[in-house]
Amino acid sequence: MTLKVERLGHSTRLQEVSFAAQPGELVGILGANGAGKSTLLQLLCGVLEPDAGQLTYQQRDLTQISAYERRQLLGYLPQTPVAEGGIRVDHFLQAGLVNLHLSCPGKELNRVVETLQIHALLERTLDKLSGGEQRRVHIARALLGDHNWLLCDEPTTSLDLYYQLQVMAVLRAQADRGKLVTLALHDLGLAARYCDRLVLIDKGRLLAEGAPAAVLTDANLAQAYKIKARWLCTDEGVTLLPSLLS
Ligand SMILES: Nc1ncnc2c1ncn2[C@@H]1O[C@H](COP(=O)(O)OP(=O)(O)OP(=O)(O)O)[C@@H](O)[C@H]1O
Repeated sequence: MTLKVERLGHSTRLQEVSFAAQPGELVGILGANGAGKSTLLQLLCGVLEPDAGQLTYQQRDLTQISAYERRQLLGYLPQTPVAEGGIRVDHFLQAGLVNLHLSCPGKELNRVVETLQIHALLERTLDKLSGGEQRRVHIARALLGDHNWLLCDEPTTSLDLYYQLQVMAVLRAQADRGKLVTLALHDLGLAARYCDRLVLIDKGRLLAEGAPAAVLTDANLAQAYKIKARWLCTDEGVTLLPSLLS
């Protein structure tokens, strides 16, 4: 058992969410706006301290170690990264290497630049990039260090369709290499297609968790999102076509 989340909670924002996840799994955290997805990821990575529950990763009680130490264990992509102003992209990524103490930091930087296809952005300043370009740079920074656990809060936000699929394929590949990847998502089609397991939160409470087909049921979609959805099976895999409840 790599990650065990037991009755994790934070005052009014999240109550009693429990689930477990293994290395090699891509775990999608789902729920409507305000459900508690970002709160859950912030509790997992140490940005927020829980006021209830247990959080164990690789037999370590994460609630007992510092947020700084926890961040050495994992890569984190926040929903809204802190604005870095006029810093150049290559300098921004180099700053992300500082606390990682790697033997070949340049090689690691090249790896994430290659993975996110951001060569052309390196000499530009972060605040002059488009929203999607900035998102890809922030994802690259979260991948620095090749951590065994990645936490991504809505990684596909602002990305065009090519990069949505490219980023999901990158995260899928990380899981296939034995990493644990936990990510908040709004796109149920991407969740059904790429994730091994889903955690569905409704108003701060766990509504369902398990394989996509077991979680994305008519009843759960109606309760969590007030929608219904048709499953489509194609040669490319499964996806969902959502629509409003009539
Ligand atoms: N800094 C904060 N202080 C107090 N309440 C907050 C804060 N941030 C979020 N909340 C509240 O906590 C609840 C959960 O918010 P959270 O950001 O986790 O939702 P989310 O599922 O990530 O939503 P979204 O899909 O809109 O990003 C919401 O009711 C929200 O209003």
